[in-house]
Amino acid sequence: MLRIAVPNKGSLSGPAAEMLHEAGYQQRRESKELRIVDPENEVEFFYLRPRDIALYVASGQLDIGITGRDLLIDSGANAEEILPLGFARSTFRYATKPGVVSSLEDLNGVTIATSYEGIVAKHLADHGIDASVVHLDGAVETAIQLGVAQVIADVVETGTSLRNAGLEVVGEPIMKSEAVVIRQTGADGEEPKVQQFLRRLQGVLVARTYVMMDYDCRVEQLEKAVALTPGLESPTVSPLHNEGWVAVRAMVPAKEAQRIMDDLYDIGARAILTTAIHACRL
Ligand SMILES: Nc1ncnc2c1ncn2[C@@H]1O[C@H](COP(=O)(O)OP(=O)(O)OP(=O)(O)O)[C@@H](O)[C@H]1O
Ligand SMILES: O=P(O)(O)OC[C@H]1O[C@H](OP(=O)(O)OP(=O)(O)O)[C@H](O)[C@@H]1O
Ligand SMILES: [Mg+2]
Repeated sequence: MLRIAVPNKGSLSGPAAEMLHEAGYQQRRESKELRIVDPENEVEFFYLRPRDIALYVASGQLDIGITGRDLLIDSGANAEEILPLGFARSTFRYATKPGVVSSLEDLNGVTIATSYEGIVAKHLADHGIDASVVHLDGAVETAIQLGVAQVIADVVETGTSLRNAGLEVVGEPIMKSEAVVIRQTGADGEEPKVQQFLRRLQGVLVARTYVMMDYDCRVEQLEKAVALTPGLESPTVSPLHNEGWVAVRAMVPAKEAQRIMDDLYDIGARAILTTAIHACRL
């Protein structure tokens, strides 16, 4: 049975459960459940604190985990990222009151509050900066107002939390994060159960980012049309009963679908349809 760690709380938990559900796995019915077994898929899910997941996976007790890239790196655990999942996207940045710090060098001698000491300590060491780091569990933005630190290093998504606290970012992002699938560093990558799990999640990612496009076009326009919709391998082209016309079917990125439909129409394609992809194995 494949043993998988899933975030039980916070920003990662809802979208992770949703993705697993879309991939056909049974998920817990209520948020107090700490472990469920999905016998049909031979998978056991453990609902753990996101921050602890890398440690469990590194220990080898669990085969796979879903966590944030920032949490994985911060933990320093012996685990590695094997598949980015595209949700819980964020940056990790320094921030302070306007006018206090203008460049990284100005961080010398200041106190920096953060929940991600591992990332911050390494970043400071890599840049030869000598600053003190104070660990806080959360709501780090308030540390400056309350005098615990002059600078914070925290997760930034929309920037609303920083603005509300009257803070502005310093320098470039320390890192970019998103939810990722992790496993113990160097674990057997060919393990069929692991491969099947990854294929299912990849299928969800593809279903979320692509749509299926169908249209009819004249044979003379086919090469131009196919250049607009190359598909993943190559589009399917079938003859139509009306001579001189073909039907074309290809996957296209959902974000570009409307533009592609306009361009196809302009070169004479007609009956252009898009349909959602429900699930997929590439
Ligand atoms: N506002 C946000 N937008 C996107 N991702 C976020 C946001 N806040 C946290 N994350 C991501 O969620 C993960 C942290 O999860 P964690 O559960 O520890 O914190 P949280 O989501 O802030 O929850 P809480 O603070 O309520 O416990 C990290 O990977 C982080 O990058
Ligand atoms: O840039 P934004 O869109 O405002 O998002 C970033 C904020 O979201 C998270 O906070 P959360 O609400 O989880 O509280 P926490 O600080 O206690 O973790 C994170 O720690 C930031 O504070
Ligand atoms: Mg938080």
